Amino acid sequence: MTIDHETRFAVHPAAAAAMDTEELRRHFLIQDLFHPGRIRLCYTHYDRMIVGGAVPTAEELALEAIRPNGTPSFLERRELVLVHVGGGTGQVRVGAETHALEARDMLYVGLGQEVALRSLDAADPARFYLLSAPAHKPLPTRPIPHAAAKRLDLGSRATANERSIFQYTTTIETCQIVVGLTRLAEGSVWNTMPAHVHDRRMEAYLYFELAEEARVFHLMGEPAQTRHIVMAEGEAVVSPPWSIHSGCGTSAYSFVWAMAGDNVDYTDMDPAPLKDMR
Ligand SMILES: O=C[C@H](O)[C@@H](O)CC(=O)C(=O)O
Ligand SMILES: [Zn+2]
Repeated sequence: MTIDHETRFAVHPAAAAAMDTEELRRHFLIQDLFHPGRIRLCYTHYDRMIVGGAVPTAEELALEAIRPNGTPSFLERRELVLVHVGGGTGQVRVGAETHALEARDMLYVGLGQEVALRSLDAADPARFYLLSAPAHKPLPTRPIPHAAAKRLDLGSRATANERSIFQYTTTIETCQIVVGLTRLAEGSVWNTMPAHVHDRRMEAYLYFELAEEARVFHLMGEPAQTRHIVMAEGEAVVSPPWSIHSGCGTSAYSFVWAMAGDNVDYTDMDPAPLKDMR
C-alpha cells in the first residue's frame, strides 16, 4: 500500500476560538502532502471532503480505497478532482484512458472509476493535488487544461490583491465539488479580502507557487473571532463552513480552492464586512 491517510473531525466554532496556535494547526493545517512515491490523504469530516497529494516516481500509484471509505474501491461512491501543482508531466489513467496533465491543468473523474497516477519522468515527478467528495451519480471524466478554465480578473494593485481566478468546474457538471485556482499578480499579496463565509459549503485551500522562504498568513475563524495560521509552499488548510478563508502573503503565490456541500453556486457567498471583523 502506497497510501497514507489521517482523519480530521469537525470543530465547533466556540472550540476553535479557544485554541492556541499548535491546536489550530493540528485541526486545520495539512502538511507533508507531497511525498515522493506516495499518495497522502486527509479524510475530513467537513462534507467528507478528502484532501490529498500524490507524487508518483518510477512506479504507478493506484488510488485504492482506504478504511474510512468503507467501500471496495475509492471512487465507488465519490467523485475526484486532480490538479497538477508542480513538477514534470503527470499522467492519470482512468480505466483504459490516459490523460496528460501539465502545470495547473485539472482533471475531473466521476463516480465508479479506477484511477492510477504516473510521472512521465521519475527524475522530475509530477505533484498532483487531490480532492474527493461523496457523489450521487456517475459523470463523465473531463480534462480542463489551465487555458480552458473560465478566467476572472479581480482586485487591484492599490489594494495589493490583483489576481486572476480560474474556475475549472463552471463549464462541467460535478456532483458537489466546485474547484478553481487563483494566481496573485507580482506585488499583490491579499486573497479573498473582503472575506466571506458560506455555511452551505466547506472549503479547502492549497497554497503553492510560493517562494521557499515566503509565507502566507492564512486567516480563519468566525468574522468576529479571526485567527491566523502561518503557511508555507505546498500546505493546505481546511475552512469550516463558519470560517472566513483569506490570506496575506509575504510575496505573490497561487492557491487551489475547492468546496463541497449543499450547492455548487460559486457566487453564493455571505460577505464578512471589514467593519464587523475582529
Ligand atoms: O468561495 C470562493 C473562494 O473563497 C475563492 O474563490 C476566493 C478566491 O479565490 C479569491 O478571492 O482570491
Ligand atoms: Zn469561499
